[in-house]
Amino acid sequence: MAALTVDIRGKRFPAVAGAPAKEALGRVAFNVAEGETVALIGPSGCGKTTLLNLAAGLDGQAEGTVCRPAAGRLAYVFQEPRLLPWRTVEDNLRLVLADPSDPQERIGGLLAEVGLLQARHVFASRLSLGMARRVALARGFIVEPGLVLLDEPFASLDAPTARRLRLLLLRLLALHRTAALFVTHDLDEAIMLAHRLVFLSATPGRLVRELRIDLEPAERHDPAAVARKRLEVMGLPEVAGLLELDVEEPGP
Ligand SMILES: Nc1ncnc2c1ncn2[C@@H]1O[C@H](COP(=O)(O)OP(=O)(O)OP(=O)(O)O)[C@@H](O)[C@H]1O
Repeated sequence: MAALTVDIRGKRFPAVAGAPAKEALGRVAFNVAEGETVALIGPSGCGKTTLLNLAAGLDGQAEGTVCRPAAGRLAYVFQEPRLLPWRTVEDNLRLVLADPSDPQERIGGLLAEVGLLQARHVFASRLSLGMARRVALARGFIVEPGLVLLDEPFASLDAPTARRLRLLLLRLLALHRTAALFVTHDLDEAIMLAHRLVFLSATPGRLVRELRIDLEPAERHDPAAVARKRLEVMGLPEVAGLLELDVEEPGP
């Protein structure tokens, strides 16, 4: 069974307190195979976060279905790290474990994987954004998820930090054999990380194109190979149009 099967026919937010109803999504159907990484790309406001929330089950109100294996665990890495600032790095990880007495080594092992072993006793309020994002990734992976959802996990970082974190995510996904669905505005990032790209139209987002990215692992680490692939992708007519459309249409 796939790690995630999405078959949405539409998603509408009803009118609330004078705000008009909003058609957030049209027809979007795709799946994420076990161990596969899929990037969701589309203009601002097209419904990417709405779709992740449906995939996570945080929102169950849509026409259509979202299926995940019943026994599979899920992790959601939000745009903001959402750590408890008054807890240490280690405690922020321990909080999401079903059994908080899980061995110290498990937490230590993951902190080592994300390069934060030395910072395990530091309060989250003292971390840089890059470090906080590392903790957020570690907190996602510590539950050994079958699927991790990530909503622009590297936004607002300087370029070298963002690159280091992308490489870290590649490593974590391979090491833990986890499937992933992530939202990004950055085509290079999508090509570097994903096996498949799913492009959504402007609002209300509907699937316009799926594209397999057939790069070898070594090529994903090579910015020149990624840039060549980007040019190829941008040459596709439906995609070129979408990438220019990064502005939400005004409401009625
Ligand atoms: N709870 C809500 N109630 C009403 N409308 C909403 C709600 N949440 C989102 N929307 C609207 O639905 C549309 C899709 O929002 P969403 O945040 O999913 O887009 P997005 O593609 O993730 O945007 P961005 O790329 O800018 O983060 C937007 O017009 C947004 O204003």
